[in-house]
Amino acid sequence: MTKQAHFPLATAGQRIGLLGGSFDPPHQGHLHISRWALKSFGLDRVWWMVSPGNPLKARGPASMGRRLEACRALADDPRMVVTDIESHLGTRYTAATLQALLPRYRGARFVWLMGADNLAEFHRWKDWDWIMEALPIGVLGRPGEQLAAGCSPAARRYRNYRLQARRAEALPFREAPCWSLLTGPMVRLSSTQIRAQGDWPTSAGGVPSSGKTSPET
Ligand SMILES: Nc1ncnc2c1ncn2[C@@H]1O[C@H](COP(=O)(O)OP(=O)(O)OP(=O)(O)O)[C@@H](O)[C@H]1O
Ligand SMILES: O=C(O)c1ccc[n+]([C@@H]2O[C@H](COP(=O)([O-])O)[C@@H](O)[C@H]2O)c1
Repeated sequence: MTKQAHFPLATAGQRIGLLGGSFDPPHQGHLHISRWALKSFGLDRVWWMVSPGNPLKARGPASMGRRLEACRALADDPRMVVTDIESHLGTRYTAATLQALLPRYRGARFVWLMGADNLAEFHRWKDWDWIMEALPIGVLGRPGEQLAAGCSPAARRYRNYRLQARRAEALPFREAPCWSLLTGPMVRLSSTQIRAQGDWPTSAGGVPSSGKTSPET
């Protein structure tokens, strides 16, 4: 297998949402926001970009192999593509990932995707304002996080570049900076919760849980 094979294919003009995440483990919340983003932002693909390790999280995640396997088992839609692209790029900070990734896929229209909790903390990311200006950002609602996200330093600094949710489908075509925060049915589930339930064993050979739950409004 050539090194290139680690990088998903993209056709010219394809609208691709990049969902970076620890996925430790992946769960129904990830599936829910991926479907939501595909529909609301009119995306062709959502790439689940499994992180080697969130630079802001002290705790190291489960092995990449285990997380990739669990993501592939859960992501049941062919439009969702699971990738360990950051391991192959040798990047961990999102800005560095994008600096390496965007020039490789000049014809594609990328949108960075994240839950509302991440927008609330976005100003703590390395070179976050560069990211804001590099590509459009689609933010998916998360229970209890909407207010913090809407009032966050990033939201306030870029308030003039906010795209109203009813125009969300235009996001992939907009020049950055441009961001949109969606509200709607949400899933109250996190990897932390699943780990606390002991459903994500750290010993080899364990069976990951998909953490099934239903959307709430
Ligand atoms: N239930 C959810 N609703 C909305 N966004 C979510 C949800 N779960 C995860 N996300 C988003 O998906 C991305 C990856 O999240 P991550 O893999 O860290 O899951 P998590 O449940 O937040 O994990 P942890 O509890 O370990 O912090 C982040 O942008 C996060 O905001
Ligand atoms: O670049 C940063 O400084 C940075 C800080 C925190 C999180 N991130 C990225 O945000 C994504 C979501 O992380 P997580 O752990 O909340 O799933 C994942 O791709 C991380 O690498 C990136």
